[in-house]
Amino acid sequence: MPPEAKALLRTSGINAGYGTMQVLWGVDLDVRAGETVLLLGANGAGKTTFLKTLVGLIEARNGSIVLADEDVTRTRSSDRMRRGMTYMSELAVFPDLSIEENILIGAQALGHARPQSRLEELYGLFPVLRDKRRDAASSLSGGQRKMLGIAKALAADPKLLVMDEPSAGLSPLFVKEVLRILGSLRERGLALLIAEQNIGFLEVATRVFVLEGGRIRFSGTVAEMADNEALRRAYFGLK
Ligand SMILES: Nc1ncnc2c1ncn2[C@@H]1O[C@H](COP(=O)(O)OP(=O)(O)OP(=O)(O)O)[C@@H](O)[C@H]1O
Repeated sequence: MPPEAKALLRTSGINAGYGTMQVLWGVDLDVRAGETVLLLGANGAGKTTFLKTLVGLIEARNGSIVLADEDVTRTRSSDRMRRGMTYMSELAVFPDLSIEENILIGAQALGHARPQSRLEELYGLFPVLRDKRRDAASSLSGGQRKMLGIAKALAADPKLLVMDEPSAGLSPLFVKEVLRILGSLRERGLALLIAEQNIGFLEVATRVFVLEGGRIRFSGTVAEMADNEALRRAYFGLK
């Protein structure tokens, strides 16, 4: 993708925090249409705080967030969702409803024109959810619930899916399955922004941002990251 390609999402100089504690310091990040961007950083680096600021769950103290050419810095979370940015969270799953009801809620939230056909598409991507579609979401395993969280977020047909540590708590086999699904979403042209500590996700990334102490320490392609000796040592454990 040419570097001058237009950004779907661009943040400039984002400062955010909790009470008197500032966590993010001037974070600049961009995601182009159809791109998979990985946000790497150690525990406490500020990844979750950044993603929540992005989707409107935490208010930015300074800076701007532009989504599809609109400044959304001061808009509600639901407005950002209508503009095509969805936050994946397995916490958004309703445990007492069936798997199918959960997905349909995700589709209807944004008035999807053909929720039934969207459902079939999603079952194609997540066969395990089709098999269990009439069961309560509470009967799913942790990994399957994560799949349902992704399916529910996708039901709204976003342009950009924002995910916070999709690998957390998953067995290596499930991590592989999540990577397979993300790869096929990428092929369908969906842009992804993924905060992770698991460098296995570099496999699906086009570009990487590294957050340290609430500041962007590096941004570039995966190959550029591998060329950086300090990052190679920190993230790949190599000399
Ligand atoms: N609700 C909160 N109130 C006060 N401080 C918070 C809150 N949430 C996070 N923090 C602090 O903000 C800093 C950044 O946390 P954040 O969760 O954004 O990091 P992270 O990179 O996502 O880490 P992890 O990988 O462990 O989830 C940490 O010092 C954390 O203690």
